[in-house]
Amino acid sequence: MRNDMEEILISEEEIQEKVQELAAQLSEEYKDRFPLVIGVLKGALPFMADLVKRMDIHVELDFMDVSSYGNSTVSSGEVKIVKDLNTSMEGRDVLIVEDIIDSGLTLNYLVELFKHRKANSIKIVTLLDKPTGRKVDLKPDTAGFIVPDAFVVGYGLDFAERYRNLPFIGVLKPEIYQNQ
Ligand SMILES: O=P(O)(O)OC[C@H]1O[C@H](OP(=O)(O)OP(=O)(O)O)[C@H](O)[C@@H]1O
Ligand code: HPA
Ligand SMILES: [Mg+2]
Repeated sequence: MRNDMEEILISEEEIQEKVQELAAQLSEEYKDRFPLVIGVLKGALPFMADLVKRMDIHVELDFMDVSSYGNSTVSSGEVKIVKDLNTSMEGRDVLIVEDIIDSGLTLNYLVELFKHRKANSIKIVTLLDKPTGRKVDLKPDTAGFIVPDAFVVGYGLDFAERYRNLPFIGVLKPEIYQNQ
C-alpha cells in the first residue's frame, strides 16, 4: 500500500500526538456531562477508537453510517443514511466525530437532522479539515489538521474502500485513480 503513495502528509506519530491533545481538550470541555459521542461510519472508525480511549470521562458511543462518495473522489451531493442511531438524542450533548470535512455536505445534513431531533448541544470534532473543498458554510468546533486540496487516504479515509487501514494520511499517486 505504501508504494501507492505520492506523499505522506501526516505520519502515524503526528496523528497519535494530535489525538492525545484533542482528547485532553474534549475531556475538559465535557467533564460531568456524559456526552453522546457519534461516529460517522465508516471513515471515522480509527480516529474515534483512538480518541475515546484517551478521553478520561464517561461517554456514550453510537454510530451513524452515511455515505455520499461511493467509489468516486467527488461527492455525489446526496447523503444516504445506511444505518441510523440506536438511541434517542433528545436533551443530550452530542459530539460528532468525523475523519474529514471536505464539501461539508455530510455534516451539514447531520447537524440539521440532529437539531430536528432536539439535541441539547451539537459539536463537531474532525481529524482533518479541507476548507478548499467547501460547498456549504460549515466549520468544525475542533479540528486536528488542515489538509490541502488533494484526495487523501489512510487512517479511515478510503479510495474505493481501500487504504482505510493505513496508520498515516497520504496522497495517492495519480495513476491509481486513472486505473479505476
Ligand atoms: O464533507 P464531505 O464532502 O461530505 O466529505 C466528508 C465525508 O465523506 C467521507 O465519507 P463517505 O461518504 O466517503 O463514506 P465513508 O466514510 O464510508 O468512506 C468522509 O468519511 C466524511 O464522512
Ligand atoms: O480527501 C478525501 N479522501 C477520502 N475520502 C474523502 N471524503 C471526502 N474527502 C475525502
Ligand atoms: Mg469514503
